[in-house]
Parts: sequence; C-alpha cells; structure tokens
Amino acid sequence: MSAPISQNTARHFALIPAAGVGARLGGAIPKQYMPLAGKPMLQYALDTFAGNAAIAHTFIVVSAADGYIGDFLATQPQLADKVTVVRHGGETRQESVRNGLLAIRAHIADNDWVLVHDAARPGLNDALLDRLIAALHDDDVGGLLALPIVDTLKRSNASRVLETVPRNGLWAAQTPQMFRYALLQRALDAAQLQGRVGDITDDASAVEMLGLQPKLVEGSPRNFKVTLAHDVALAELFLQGQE
Ligand SMILES: Nc1ccn([C@@H]2O[C@H](COP(=O)(O)OP(=O)(O)OP(=O)(O)O)[C@@H](O)[C@H]2O)c(=O)n1
Ligand SMILES: C[C@](O)(CO)[C@H](O)COP(=O)(O)O
Repeated sequence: MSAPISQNTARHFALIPAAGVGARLGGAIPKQYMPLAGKPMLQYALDTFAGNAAIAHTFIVVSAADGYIGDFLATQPQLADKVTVVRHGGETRQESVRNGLLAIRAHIADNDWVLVHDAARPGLNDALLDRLIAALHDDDVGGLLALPIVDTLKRSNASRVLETVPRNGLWAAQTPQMFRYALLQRALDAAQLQGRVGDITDDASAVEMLGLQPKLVEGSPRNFKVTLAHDVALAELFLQGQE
C-alpha cells in the first residue's frame, strides 16, 4: 500500500467489517468463513472487489483473536496484493468500522471514497458495485445501496399487531455504504462521543446524525444479508446462479 498522494481524483477503497461471530446463524465457525456453494462466504465479496477496476484496495477488519483469516488468505494467492487484514475488530459492527478507518489512516486521503460492505452479503456483484459508484461519484454526501420495502408492515407487541406502519418512503439498507473517508470518520467519531456507536446498525446512520442525507441507490434482493440459518439455502441459490 502506498501513502496518500496529492490528487484531484478520489480513489475507492473497500472496507469489509468481518469481526462478527454470526450468533443469529449459530454455526460452528464465524459465518464469514462458512462455506456457501463451495466457497467461504467472505470470498465472494473479496472476489467482487478485487475484480472491479474502480477499487484501489480492500481492507478486511477482523477481531484480534481471529484464527481463520490467515489460513483462508493462504488459499487465495491472487488476492495477496489486493487485500490487507486489519486486526482491530470491535464489540459492534460500527466499532469495527471505526477502528478499521483509524488503522488505515496512513494509506488513504480525506477525500477518497470508502465502501463499507458486510462480509455477510455474498451476493454483491459487479453491476451493483458499478451502479453505486456511478450514482455517487459527484455526490456531496455519499450514500448506500438499499431496497424499497414492498411488504405491508406491522408493528407488534409480542405476536399481536399494534398498528400497520405506512411503507411509503421506507427502504431496507444494504451495503456497500459509500462515503468520503474524512466524513465517515468524523461521523463515527461523533457517534462514539455521543455514546451511540454501539446502537446504530449502519454507517449511514452516523452520517445522518450529522444532519446529512445520504443518497439511496437501488440495490438488489440478491444482495441480502445472511443472518439466520434459513438464509443459507437462499444465498446458495443466488450464488449458484439459480435465481
Ligand atoms: N463486532 C462486530 C460485529 C459484526 N461485524 C461484521 O458486520 C457485518 C454485519 O453482519 P451481521 O449479520 O450483523 O454479523 P454478525 O455480527 O456476525 O451476526 P450476529 O449479529 O448474528 O452475531 C458482518 O460482516 C460482521 O462480521 C464486525 O465486523 N464486528
Ligand atoms: C449495515 C447493515 O447491513 C444494514 O442492513 C447491517 O449490517 C445490519 O446489521 P443488523 O444488526 O443485522 O441490522
């Protein structure tokens, strides 16, 4: 990795928080390393970023105690100069992202773009990545892939309906979430100072807390997050091209 250079053109870096344990999925190993259609889950996002000419480099944030990443990358020599591991995972996703941003400070300029992407979204493909980058290249704030909600929404008290929530204007947030390095760092620092970095569940939330409005770029159902055990079979269908 080279140090930042004076430049007019912002570069694009991927940052993959991969320090979770996958408690809701409940597998024998952290879910990002779990095999899906023949490849570890993490490999799908890494292959997509490594294969996209717009991405200058990819950083993976794992926990200090992670015992899998070394063996995994040893099987991926083609990624050797495209991927750097940062062993600074935190207690929550946003803490992992914030720690990761701090750790890569020397390699990145303030106006470079950072695309934060969940290791648990193996369905990201080149077309979605290109769409996001194209939609945001001259945006003042940045934004995220997301999907408009199509279901009728109910708020509940246990299993009884309290109310039906109008779905107009509601979107489900996906990743990547793409912001300039300095803005994202500032937003996560501010959230940390307010004691909120453990509460918020995505990067855009921190930017919103600064009073800014990230842009929504249409994502895809294939880019869903593998969260629960029943998601595994669906992910494999998408990844095997049987959508
Ligand atoms: N302390 C944490 C928690 C999550 N993540 C990452 O953030 C992404 C969010 O996906 P999620 O489904 O929330 O992952 P887990 O936290 O592993 O899942 P769970 O909440 O079920 O334990 C994943 O790539 C995960 O590895 C992270 O880097 N650091
Ligand atoms: C950023 C994110 O993918 C938004 O959907 C996030 O990982 C969601 O995490 P959650 O804790 O499963 O809501």
